[in-house]
Amino acid sequence: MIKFKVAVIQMQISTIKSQNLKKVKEMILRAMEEYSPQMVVLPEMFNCPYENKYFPLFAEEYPGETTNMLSNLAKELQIYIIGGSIPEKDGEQIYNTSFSFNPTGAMLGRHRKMHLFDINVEGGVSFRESDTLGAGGSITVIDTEYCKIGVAICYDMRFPELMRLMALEGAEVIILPAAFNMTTGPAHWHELIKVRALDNQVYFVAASPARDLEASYHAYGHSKIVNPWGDTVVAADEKEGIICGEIDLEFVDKIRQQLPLLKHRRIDRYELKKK
Ligand SMILES: O=C(O)CCC(=O)C(=O)O
Repeated sequence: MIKFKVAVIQMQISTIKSQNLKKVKEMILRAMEEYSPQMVVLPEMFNCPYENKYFPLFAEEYPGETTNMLSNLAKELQIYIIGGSIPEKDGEQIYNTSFSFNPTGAMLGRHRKMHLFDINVEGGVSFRESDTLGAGGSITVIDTEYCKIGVAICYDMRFPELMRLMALEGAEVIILPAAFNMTTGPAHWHELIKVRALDNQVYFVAASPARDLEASYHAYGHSKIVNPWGDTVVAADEKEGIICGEIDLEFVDKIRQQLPLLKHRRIDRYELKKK
């Protein structure tokens, strides 16, 4: 199969986990009714407010309430679910983790955010994920019946080496659950998505929570899908909603043949190595 549809759920996130789970289920069912997608993508920390104090309180081990729900939904609806991210507890450590499920409900991948969002922008956003979270150590490329897909989380996108390594491992699509903010969102979100799609010649799918000005962290929103030519396939505004776009793998081949960037790398002169 060379074409498939991906829906992105841009949901508002509350401080009550059960409400978030109820909402995500309702929105996935709505996405099925409206678009019949083969894959559904959720945003970063979709079951938990994006705030350090909530991560330990909302954290669950795998398998747990949230991952069981996603696995059951994937099986029931016969779809792939790229499960945004949740605070995952493993022993004493908590990770910002994205779990992916295939249409049989089996777990396809577990990406623990590799680059922790520890930043302090003067007059703007300040956050220290490392106060509560540990960093993942592995690059995640999952195998689907359509193609290989790289999965990373939010700040991970700022590291071109990681994105390139996923493309070199065969990813034709990169999926990024994210939660940019009102400082770096307007400044960098659209440009980063476009340039990562262009330099790796992939479809780039970025899923954000909806903006909630009542919440302590104001997500930027603007979930979108950009194609390997840098064109926007579909885009949301800042409000809650669902978008859906088509991934055309023949188009990836075409762009990679006509503009053979990956082949033109001077690997006789430089090298990017995974450790
Ligand atoms: O890179 C950025 O500007 C935002 C990153 C972020 O919000 C995150 O990693 O959760």
